[in-house]
Amino acid sequence: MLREEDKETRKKKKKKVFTLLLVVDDENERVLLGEKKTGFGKGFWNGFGGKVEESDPTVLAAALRELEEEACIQALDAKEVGRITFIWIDEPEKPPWLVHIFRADTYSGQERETEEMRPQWFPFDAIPFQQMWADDQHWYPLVLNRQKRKNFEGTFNFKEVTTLVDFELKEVQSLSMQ
Ligand SMILES: CNc1ncnc2c1ncn2[C@@H]1O[C@H](COP(=O)(O)OP(=O)(O)OP(=O)(O)O)[C@@H](O)[C@H]1O
Repeated sequence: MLREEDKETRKKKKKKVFTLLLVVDDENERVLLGEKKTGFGKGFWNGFGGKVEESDPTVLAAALRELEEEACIQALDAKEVGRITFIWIDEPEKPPWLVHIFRADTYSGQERETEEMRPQWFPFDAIPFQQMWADDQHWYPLVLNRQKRKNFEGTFNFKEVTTLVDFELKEVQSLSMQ
């Protein structure tokens, strides 16, 4: 277990940056997820996203690129709604991951299975959290229920890759500079 001061040090380390985008159909109260077919998180349902590359002009551009690569659709109104950090507490050499979370309500194109992801719509009340990363059940409600229009920031500490040890999550007026 990490001591409080160690957690603070780890949070400040240089992070690896990722995107994660949820396409939401509010009218029909459903969200588009993809079953990851390869690599890290294989077998889990997740939003669409990946590492931000040097060649991505912005983090938003990276999020749009990943959605297009993984589900073959183009988000038209993607907006950043949250930022979460993952800390791998039993892997001191592994940098923390910073994930920029986006929500899109409109898109063009037709979602289609790719080599990386199998897309499927899920009703808000039937999201398969048992087959998802353990952090998701905590922050998805903040993305799906946007009545309050607040953003959120959080840190999730994992061990043995998939075990969530503890976390902090808070709603904020605006996202902090990183
Ligand atoms: C630990 N708890 C977690 N909870 C929710 N989501 C998580 C996650 N940990 C990783 N993620 C997401 O999983 C994708 C991995 O991306 P990943 O496939 O590795 O990236 P990318 O496509 O660039 O890699 P390759 O090109 O295949 O190497 C990326 O959206 C990232 O945000």
